[in-house]
Formats: sequence, C-alpha cells, structure tokens
Amino acid sequence: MKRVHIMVLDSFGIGATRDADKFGDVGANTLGHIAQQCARGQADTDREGPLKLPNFTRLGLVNAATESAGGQTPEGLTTTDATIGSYGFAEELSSGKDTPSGHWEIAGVPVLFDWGYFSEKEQSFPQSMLDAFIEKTGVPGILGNCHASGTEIIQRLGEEHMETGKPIVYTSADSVFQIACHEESFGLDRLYELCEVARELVNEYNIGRVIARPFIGDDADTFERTGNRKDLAVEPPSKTVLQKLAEAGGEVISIGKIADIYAHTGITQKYKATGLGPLFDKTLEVIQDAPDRSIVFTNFVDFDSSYGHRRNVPGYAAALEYFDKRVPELLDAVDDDDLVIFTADHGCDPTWPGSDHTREHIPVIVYCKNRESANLGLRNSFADIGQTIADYFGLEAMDYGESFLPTMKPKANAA
Ligand SMILES: O=P(O)(O)O[C@H]1O[C@H](CO)[C@@H](O)[C@H]1O
Ligand SMILES: [Mn+2]
Ligand SMILES: [Mn+2]
Repeated sequence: MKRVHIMVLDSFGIGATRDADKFGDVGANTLGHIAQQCARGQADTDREGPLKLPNFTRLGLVNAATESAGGQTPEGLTTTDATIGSYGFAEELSSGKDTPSGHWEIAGVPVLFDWGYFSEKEQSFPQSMLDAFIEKTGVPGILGNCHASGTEIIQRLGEEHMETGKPIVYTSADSVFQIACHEESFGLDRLYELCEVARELVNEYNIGRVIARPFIGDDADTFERTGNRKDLAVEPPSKTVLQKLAEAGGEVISIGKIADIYAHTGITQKYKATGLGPLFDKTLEVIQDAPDRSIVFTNFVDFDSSYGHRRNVPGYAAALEYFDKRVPELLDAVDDDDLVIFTADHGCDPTWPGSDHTREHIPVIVYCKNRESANLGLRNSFADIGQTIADYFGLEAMDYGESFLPTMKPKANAA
C-alpha cells in the first residue's frame, strides 16, 4: 500500500528565510521564539517550563530547526544523532507568505504572480466596491473597513453589528476580504451569501480569499468565533499534485480547511472537524480506511488562528506539546510504505510585532517505516514536497521542485 499523509501545522515556521527582509521579518522564528520564552519561564500559563517536544525531536525537527537558524538550536531543545525521520527545511518561491500560496506550493504550484492587497490600514476597501457590495446584498451599510485582528474587531464592533445588521468587513497583510457576522442574529447562511457576492466583487482586485468569520455570544465579553469559518479561494494557477493524483484515479482526502484552500480542486473526499484534538482524531479515523494511492491531507489551523495571530506564546507552546504527544498514534497508524509529512505553510511568530504571518522556512519532516532517515537540508521550494509526492506515486513530474525521495533510501530489511 502506498499512501501519503500530509500534516500541515498551520504557521509553524522554523526560522526566517533569506528574503525575510522584503517582509519586515528578519529574525522571526516561530518555533525558536516559542522555545526561548518557554525556556526562560515566560510561557507558564496553563503549561510549564521548557518546551517539550520529544517525538518531534526524534523525528528530526530540532535538527532541522537548528540548521534553519544558522546553527542555533532553539533554547531548551536538543538535536539528536538518531532521528527516526528525514528532516529538512524549505524556503518559499511564492511571492506571498499567505496560506493559499504556502499550500499550493506544497502541492507543487508556487504562486509567482503578485496577489492584490488592500494595503490601506483604514478605509481599506475601494468605495465603489463597497457600494456594489451594499447594493447587491441589501445590507444597511458596513462596519470596519480596515486592517484588524479578527478577535479584536468583533469585540470592538460586534455589538454595533448586532444592533444595526451591518456586517463587519476587514482585511490584513494577507490578500483577503473577511466578513464577520453573528451566526444567530445575522444568520450563517446569510453570511455565506454575502461572501459569495464579495468573491465576485474582489476578483478584479486579484484577491486570494474571501473568508466568512462567524461568531456567537451575547456581548463584547462573550463573543467567540465558531468553527463555521469558510474560505472562498480562487483556484490554483495550474494543476497541483492533488489534481494529478485524483485524475489518475487516486483518492485525495481533505480534513479541515484543505478543500477550501485549494478551491475544492483535486479533492475527492472531505471531512470537517474543529479544534486540534478533533482534527487529529478525524485524521486517524480516515487513515484507517484510506485506500492504496491516496493522500490524507490535514490542516491544523488552530496553531495559526488561535495562537499565532493572537500572539499567544503559551497557547502555541501548549498546542505543540499536545500535538507532539499524539504523534506516536499517527506513526503507529500508518503502513510500512506510507510517507507521513509534517510541515507548515508559513510562519506566524507569536512574539513578532503586529498580528500577521512571518516569512519563514517551513519544516519538512518525513517519516517512512521502510526508508532510512536522512538529512534533507535546505530545500529551495516548498514544491519539493509536491515533486516528491508525484515521484512517489509515479505521476507526471511537476514543473517546480526536486524530489527528495532518492535521498531516503529503502531500508535493507524493508518488507
Ligand atoms: O485575525 P484573523 O481574523 O484571525 O485573520 C487572520 O486570518 C486570515 C487568514 O489567514 C488573515 O487575514 C489573518 O490575519
Ligand atoms: Mn496558514
Ligand atoms: Mn493566518
């Protein structure tokens, strides 16, 4: 049986890239700074002490993170000479440090064009676009129209939204148009309808995603976003390895927001779950039944949305420790020839100013029972992952990326 399981720890960067200066991110390091604060006793809320990642360490994560940071090992962690996984780190070819770019490049399709951005911090959206949005949706006006953190803006404007029925619209350094509405007072379906209208309207501005950000609660103190977030992305610019496998008769199984991120292209089955634990549970369940020639692809969004953007170091640390604890369940669940790939789509250093992503190397950690572990070193593109998958399944080669499969030699005693 040949299967690939891709686990994206959304925003889990392991050190700034060579081009981080273009993004204001020189020195950013999501893992490095979390480990540092943990080691210094500055991340002891709801957890304690140095960051504990024994399973990721055995897989080679700390070795990769050390190389990625020019030889500096994250504080409190240690490298190992006896890794059970192959490990490397990759820089990004895509022009942006956003989620679709990262994921598409992982699937072999870097985004070499520039996305459109709403870069004004206030009055961010063109008036003509907002006028058309109001006219087509029939809403009594809009609130927000600025750059914002999604949790802060619902706290600030949520009550006014409930009183007036005006949706909250906002953006960020990403190529996004986001709409926050109350699930009950405004209605979830109506919010989704608004997003469909907005999707059409932002096309001329070359915007990657429109995102529905529903929330619940009675007032500013109790507002909370729900798992009914929905991303309306444009389609990847060329065929991803997911599409190639699906067209060749394979199964591509999305768990979490993967299907949305690829605009549902190349996906043959999809499952939703909310929260790290339920996403992990669903992944294990799906792996049990996934057939030969399949990809099981999970996005663990909470690292990014609940901790990275929220600049919550102890929360991020606790989430990593939780994930690490569960890694053995995953490694036990796979077949001897399966590839398990742990990676990320960009960084989101919770110690960095602002609330946006950071341009960082992603970890490329690969586990295969029947193959020797190897140091995969610096990879020039996330697309090396997509190319490796194409190679593994014997699909037509991708235009970008270099397969690292030849570096992971079959074990002499492999079944
Ligand atoms: O602050 P929230 O709403 O979580 O927004 C974050 O999520 C969006 C998509 O990744 C980006 O705009 C980012 O800033
Ligand atoms: Mn992301
Ligand atoms: Mn994000």
